[in-house]
Amino acid sequence: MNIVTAKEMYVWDRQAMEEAGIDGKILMENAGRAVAQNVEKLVDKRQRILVLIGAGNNGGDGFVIARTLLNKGYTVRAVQVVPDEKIKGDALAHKHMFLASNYQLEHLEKLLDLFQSIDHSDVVIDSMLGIGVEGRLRSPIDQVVEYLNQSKCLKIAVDIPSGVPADEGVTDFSGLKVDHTFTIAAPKISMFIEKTAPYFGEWEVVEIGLPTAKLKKAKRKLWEKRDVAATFPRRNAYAHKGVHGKALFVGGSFSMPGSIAMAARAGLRSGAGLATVATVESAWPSVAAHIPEATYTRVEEEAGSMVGVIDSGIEGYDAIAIGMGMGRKEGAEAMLRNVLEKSTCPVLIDADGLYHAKQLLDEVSVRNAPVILTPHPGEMAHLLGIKVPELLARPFEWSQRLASERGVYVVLKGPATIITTPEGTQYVETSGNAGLAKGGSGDVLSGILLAMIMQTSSVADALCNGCFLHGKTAERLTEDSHSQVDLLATDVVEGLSQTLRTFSG
Ligand SMILES: NC(=O)C1=CN([C@@H]2O[C@H](COP(=O)(O)OP(=O)(O)OC[C@H]3O[C@@H](n4cnc5c(N)ncnc54)[C@H](O)[C@@H]3O)[C@@H](O)[C@H]2O)[C@@H](O)CC1
Ligand SMILES: Nc1ncnc2c1ncn2[C@@H]1O[C@H](COP(=O)(O)OP(=O)(O)O)[C@@H](O)[C@H]1O
Ligand SMILES: [K+]
Repeated sequence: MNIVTAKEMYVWDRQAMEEAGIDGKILMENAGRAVAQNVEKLVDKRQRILVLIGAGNNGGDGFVIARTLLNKGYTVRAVQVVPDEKIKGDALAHKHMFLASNYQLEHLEKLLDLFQSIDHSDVVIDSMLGIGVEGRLRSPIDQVVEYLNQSKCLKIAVDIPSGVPADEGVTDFSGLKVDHTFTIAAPKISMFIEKTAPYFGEWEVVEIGLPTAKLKKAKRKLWEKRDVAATFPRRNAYAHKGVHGKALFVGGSFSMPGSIAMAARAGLRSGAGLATVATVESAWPSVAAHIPEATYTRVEEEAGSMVGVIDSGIEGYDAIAIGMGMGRKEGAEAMLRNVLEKSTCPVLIDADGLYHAKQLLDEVSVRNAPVILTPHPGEMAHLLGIKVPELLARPFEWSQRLASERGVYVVLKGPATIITTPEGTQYVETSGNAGLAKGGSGDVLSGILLAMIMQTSSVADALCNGCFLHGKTAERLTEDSHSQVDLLATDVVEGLSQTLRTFSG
């Protein structure tokens, strides 16, 4: 499913009308009916519904919703919150249909009266403003939104909650916080931005008859269950360990032996055929105790940190993950440089490896085999030389910039993980929960991703499926046997088995 900006939505809408000849009034009817149908699932006929209608086409949808629900016997009051002369075009046509159906339209005259109506309603449907919002909310909608944000009634937004921008990059706004959003035709980018996402509540896309083929080739896609089903690697009955990849995990230090152990174990649990861990001697015993299935390569150390490089055999691996617990000493940077230059397979860089990668972005750019960077927002901001809030305001744009300038895959981690390919295609993967907000979760993800890369022909599919496997495992564990408070990264590693049983062959 495509994720759109406001501009892309308007272009799609115009193409539907001008090229496909679909009347805008029909699209509005479809939109209003689709939203009304969903409202029926949430509301019963005894509940009092208030539909708030604004000036643009979002308001037009509101006229259709109010008429549809009234036709079906729901208790609905419709209030137009803007003056009559502001209602134009298709919205005006639907206003006429509403009035000609003999339904009553109220007008906002005194705010106090409207506040009283809100107090006497169980459900408020917000069709005041949609993706056409510009700047901060103006009077009287700002006051209505402020009052509604304090109200206990059930709030449902049409397309997007009033005041909330559809795109990334807008940080100065005031908006309505709703319980449910029924968004038209496609999810909007702001649903995946930290600052705006909480305004939408639970959201769902409603289909209104826009021709899918007219939407220009997707630049951003939501990674869904059906994508997982179509691309998740299947085990071949005649397989042997060599078929599923030989992975090298480089990292660990005396003070941080756990990260590399978790990554390698997660890699094996996710289907890697063979795993070798390259780590310092002082970390080796504890790592080996956790993964007897792995083999080991010793790396020279100084005061517990890596200083040596891997002398031989690095060409023999199918994929390498580097950085977990490797520390920030200069020697570790030399190791990363060595891996980037000598190996010919995909290299995934995480954690401390990303710290060193900042100095090695030119080496990264010239590599022929894929490089995958898996930063959390702090690491990504460091790589780009910007502040975290700046990154979080425009994560799609920054990811695209880094991926295309350096020719790398970027996995920007978070509640909505954004996966960007070197060509600039972006995927959003939303599984997981705050149980994963704990040390070690990223290490586990690295191991899963590396295993997926070795088992899938498309790196992008592998990364999306790996994030899905990680997030779904956390979701399942916090439903079945853990809470979001106690969940550990190692629980996720062991929980992979059960998740894999449900969807891999
Ligand atoms: N294919 C589509 O895209 C369809 C879109 N539809 C609806 O149309 C909406 C977009 O319609 P519009 O472009 O008319 O935009 P809006 O319905 O968001 O309204 C924009 C109007 O709101 C006012 N406004 C803008 N910023 C404001 C602010 N900060 N404070 C107060 N008032 C402000 C201005 O009068 C402006 O003309 C969508 O969100 C969706 O609900 C549907 O009608 C069906 C088809
Ligand atoms: N609140 C959250 N909701 C969903 N996923 C989360 C949340 N917090 C963290 N995660 C996931 O957990 C992982 C954390 O990675 P990272 O920050 O690198 O952890 P660490 O450095 O501790 O290993 C990422 O995959 C991220 O998407
Ligand atoms: K709205």
